[in-house]
Amino acid sequence: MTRIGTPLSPTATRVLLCGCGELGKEVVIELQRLGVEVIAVDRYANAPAMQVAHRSHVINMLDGAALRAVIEAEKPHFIVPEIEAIATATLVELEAEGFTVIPTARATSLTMNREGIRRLAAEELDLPTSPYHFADTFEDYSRAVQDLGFPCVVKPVMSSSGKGQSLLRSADDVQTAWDYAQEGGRAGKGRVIIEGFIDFDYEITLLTVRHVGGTTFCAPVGHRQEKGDYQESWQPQAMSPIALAESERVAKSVTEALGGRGLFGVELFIKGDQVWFSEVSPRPHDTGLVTLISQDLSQFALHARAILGLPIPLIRQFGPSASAVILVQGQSTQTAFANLGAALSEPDTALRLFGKPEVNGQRRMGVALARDESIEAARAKATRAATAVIVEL
Ligand SMILES: Nc1ncnc2c1ncn2[C@@H]1O[C@H](COP(=O)(O)OP(=O)(O)OP(=O)(O)O)[C@@H](O)[C@H]1O
Ligand SMILES: NCC(=O)N[C@@H]1O[C@H](COP(=O)([O-])[O-])[C@@H](O)[C@H]1O
Ligand SMILES: [Mg+2]
Repeated sequence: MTRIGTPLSPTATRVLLCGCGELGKEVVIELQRLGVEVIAVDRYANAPAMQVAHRSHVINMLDGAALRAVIEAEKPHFIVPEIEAIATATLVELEAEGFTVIPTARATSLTMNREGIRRLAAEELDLPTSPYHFADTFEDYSRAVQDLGFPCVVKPVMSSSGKGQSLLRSADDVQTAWDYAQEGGRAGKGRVIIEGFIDFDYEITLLTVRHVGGTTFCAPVGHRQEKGDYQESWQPQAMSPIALAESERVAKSVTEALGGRGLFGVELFIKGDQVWFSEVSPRPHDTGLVTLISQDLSQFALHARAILGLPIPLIRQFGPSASAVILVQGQSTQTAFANLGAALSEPDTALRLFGKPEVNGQRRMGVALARDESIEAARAKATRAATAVIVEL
């Protein structure tokens, strides 16, 4: 039986979020709606989720001692990782000492490194994936590329949002791709994965929630990526019944193996009725931002309910919906967003401006959302809204 106390009192139900970007911000808002006390932690001040939490701490989350100190001081009932780059070995220790990590410390540690989750999915669970090799040296990497042939994809084992990722089309790309992977990994130089290229018809994120009543799938989210980073997403993605059933089988298998409670974003490639597992986030997914307009319970609301042990009897999907990202390029600590009247002039549109305190290069700073009669119309409307926004640096 779940009870929630009074925030900032001895009865409070405390959640500590590790990572405070746009995804965490929406999770915090959902937790706040349920009267949860929220502590936000990230590597920089005024991160989006910090702006809506009860209090916050700025630490290097890859520093196990710093992470442990904050968690021991705050004594949260639930530790909720929001990004991959966390000292997951410390989370494993803290879990053994009695803390609850969402979904599980093992899930965060397996998914922090592409090798952990890939070997689990392909070698233990026997799920279909692209062919792959891991390499630590240029020589091993070159051999792997030769074995897989062109095109193939190389990624640092520890990276996200496409950082350090390249598509190799010919021998001309081998050196540049290696150099970029060595720069782009979040933990600096190191191991890479080389994957055979999957010539998919489309790709989806199957948002899968493990909650007290079992496992529930959202309608599939289709998306379009550029250089490994999401540009737009939509729901529902049309799929053959066989491909959908196979996607749910794969998602069930991998989320069951990771265990715990919470929302997962299972990334899948689809060609005809064939499905390949790509990777999984044991937390809300960027492409799942579309659920802010497409479902009564967004992926963030679902995560909050699952964490707290609340029931999820039904997820109502509202019909064709889409999201389009607002990317900002340049340098500023006072970005402003103008022409919002035009951006929101059409019915069934919405905006999220994340309130990120700084841009230095390219950064996702907001997202436009839309619903319409068809996926094509919803995508076009979301893109119109996103491009209407004028960014002032
Ligand atoms: N083996 C592959 N074959 C074909 N396309 C691929 C392959 N691997 C990755 N991609 C493309 O690159 C995108 C990003 O890859 P991946 O999800 O592994 O990167 P990421 O850095 O983890 O991104 P994110 O953090 O946004 O999930 C995929 O969604 C897909 O469009
Ligand atoms: N694909 C993972 C993803 O989208 N993660 C989201 O982006 C934030 C980091 O943004 P930043 O790089 O702008 O700080 C993370 O905190 C999370 O919300
Ligand atoms: Mg991905």
